[in-house]
Amino acid sequence: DGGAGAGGGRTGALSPPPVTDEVVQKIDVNPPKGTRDFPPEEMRLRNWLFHNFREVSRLSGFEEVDFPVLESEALFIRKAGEEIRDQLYCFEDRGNRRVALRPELTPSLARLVIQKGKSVPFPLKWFAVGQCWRYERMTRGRRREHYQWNMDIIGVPEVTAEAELMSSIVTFFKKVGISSSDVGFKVSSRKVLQEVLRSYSVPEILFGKVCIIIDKIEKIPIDDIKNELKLVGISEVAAEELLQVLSIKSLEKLEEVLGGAGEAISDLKQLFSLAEKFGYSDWIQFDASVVRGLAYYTGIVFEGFDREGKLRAICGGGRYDKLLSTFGGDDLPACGFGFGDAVIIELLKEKGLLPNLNQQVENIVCALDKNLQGAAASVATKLREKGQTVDLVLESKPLKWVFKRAARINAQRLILVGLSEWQRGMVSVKILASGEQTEVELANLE
Ligand SMILES: Nc1ccc(Br)nc1
Repeated sequence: DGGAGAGGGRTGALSPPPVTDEVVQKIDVNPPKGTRDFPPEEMRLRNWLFHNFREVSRLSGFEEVDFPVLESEALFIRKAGEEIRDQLYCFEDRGNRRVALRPELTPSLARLVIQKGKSVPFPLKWFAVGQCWRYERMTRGRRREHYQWNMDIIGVPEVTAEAELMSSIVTFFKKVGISSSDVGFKVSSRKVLQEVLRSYSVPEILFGKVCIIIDKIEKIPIDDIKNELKLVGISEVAAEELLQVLSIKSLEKLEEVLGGAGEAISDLKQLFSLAEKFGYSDWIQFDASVVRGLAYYTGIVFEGFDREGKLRAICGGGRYDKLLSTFGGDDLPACGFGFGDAVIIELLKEKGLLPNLNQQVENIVCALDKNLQGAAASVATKLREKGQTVDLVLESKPLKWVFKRAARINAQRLILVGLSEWQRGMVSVKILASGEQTEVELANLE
């Protein structure tokens, strides 16, 4: 129509747009800092890992859910001093909305539960496998994204829910060849902290902040812990008692200190008794120092650790009975865990348990003459319709090249489409492992 088209700006009705020999700046072909590509070999391992996550979740009767990677920033703004907040990958979008790449999945799950309200049958048993993000100064050279497997139970106040979740994780470990001599769970309850703080009349509002400080107990000097506790208003006496209690490693000792009347002890006793019944007692141990680094946990907390102590926590979780109400939803009991895709791979490498995953195809189909490319395509389609995997050679190649490719992709059979055979309604089939070669009628090819 001669108007100012997509080229824009030009005036002459029919003049072609100016040719600009635009020099394309050589782009960096690496993925953004802190992120990973998944080329085929890595993708096969990732798919294997996620398949095991999903299989275990399915075995336990959980339903898969997912949410946007991008969420309102408000979902993650908590004022307890968490690292996850400091490293939030957040920005303002073109609509001037404050948004964030999710650093974890639980708040999104809580949002969806509230959104669904009473339209979903409780208790909910949902799982997700999703990419989570953090914006960390690259000084530490750590990754900015990882995939997390989450399982959550919403609507069950009893510790049977936490016991069920740990049972699923144990099932996963066993499924990939990891035993209780390789990993264990440190288990505690935030009600331990709560009962100590209450005995010193510390306001409940400080609970989340104190937990976040205590979670750093093995990461920063003890004097810094005491100083941070003091800064949020915890007396030195209360801080001393807290740190004493956190060093307890047995339920009997804990009961001596706290007394037997509190919920912390009864929850933990019930959990350890259920673990016995589930059959994973030798996987778990009480450790009062476990508090986890998320402010919203309110009860049982646990983390999976490698017994050699070489790796960071493999997974972690716990009860978060107040999270939904902080989003304006009804108070609903909830518990769940997160299981990252990085440490587990390091552990499997350490234990020599990485699976051997090569590309596998059943057939490679090749036309021996370029005029038979169509015939080869019809053979490929016929096999594929029977559910057979086929790598179809798409251009005229020397046989040496075809054999080399067949070996590289671990093809089981080489199907050669040659003129004389084709004219007789036949193709040549070579079993690559044995070298046995036969002519097969097309009608009988399967
Ligand atoms: N929360 C979070 C997100 C991303 C990575 Br990597 N690690 C932790």
